[in-house]
Amino acid sequence: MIELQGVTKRFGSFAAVRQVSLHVSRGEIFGLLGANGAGKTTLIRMMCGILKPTEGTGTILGWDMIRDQQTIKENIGYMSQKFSLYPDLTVEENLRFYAHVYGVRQPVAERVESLLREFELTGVRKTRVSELSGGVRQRVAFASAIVHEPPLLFLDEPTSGVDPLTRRAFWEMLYQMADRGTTIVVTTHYMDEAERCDRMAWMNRGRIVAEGSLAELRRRFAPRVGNRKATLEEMFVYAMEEGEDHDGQDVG
Ligand SMILES: Nc1ncnc2c1ncn2[C@@H]1O[C@H](COP(=O)(O)OP(=O)(O)OP(=O)(O)O)[C@@H](O)[C@H]1O
Repeated sequence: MIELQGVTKRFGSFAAVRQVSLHVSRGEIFGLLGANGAGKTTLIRMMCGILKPTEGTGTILGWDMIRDQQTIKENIGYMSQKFSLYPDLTVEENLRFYAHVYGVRQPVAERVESLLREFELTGVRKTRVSELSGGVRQRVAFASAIVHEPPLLFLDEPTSGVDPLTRRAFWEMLYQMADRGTTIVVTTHYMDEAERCDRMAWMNRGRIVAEGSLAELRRRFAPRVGNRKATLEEMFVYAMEEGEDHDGQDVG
């Protein structure tokens, strides 16, 4: 689904993403963790076909990251940090708009109805997005991002500012989608969410400093932290600080 080799993105002389190689398989939920400014959003935007890498190669759903940006954009789902909903349009109008943008094949009205039901939005279908609570708005944004049923979905901090119950429900939805074969890449600052991912990568100053399942990361980092039962947060902080000592070198 995703194969990256040595992907780098520079803005002027500043490298926001440095030499990232990555493999994500079908149906996986893959987490990206890192401090603010680590390069997660920049990496996601390259995988979505929005930004061109400065160096490196990669394929997304089999398409070339550099040559096939437009095709990639049309075939993936992306929910950015600032969900791009139209505040003055109703929930239904937003969904219809995105269905047209993504060229949904099934009749648009039918697809919109099914999303309204699936995301329990029928009660607010005529409400303007600007009048919705954060949790409901997030559901609308998510429904808009998957209106065309993409096989690959990128979520950039999808649950920031959302209450714990809504977050849990959101993750249940992600599991169901992954079970049906959707591949999901998600950035988060919440450790409990990272623990729910099948695998994750930790980023520091543009580099991936560690990657694996929670169990693999624990085998590698718990002894270094000096606690067999080290929490994900303790291990993550350790890896970030070790990275600082070595100026972003791989700590592995
Ligand atoms: N278009 C741009 N031009 C110049 N610098 C940029 C641009 N986009 C991002 N950067 C810089 O690249 C670095 C990585 O930013 P990015 O948004 O990818 O980090 P992030 O890990 O997603 O952070 P956060 O957790 O805060 O969302 C930051 O220092 C940012 O200022």
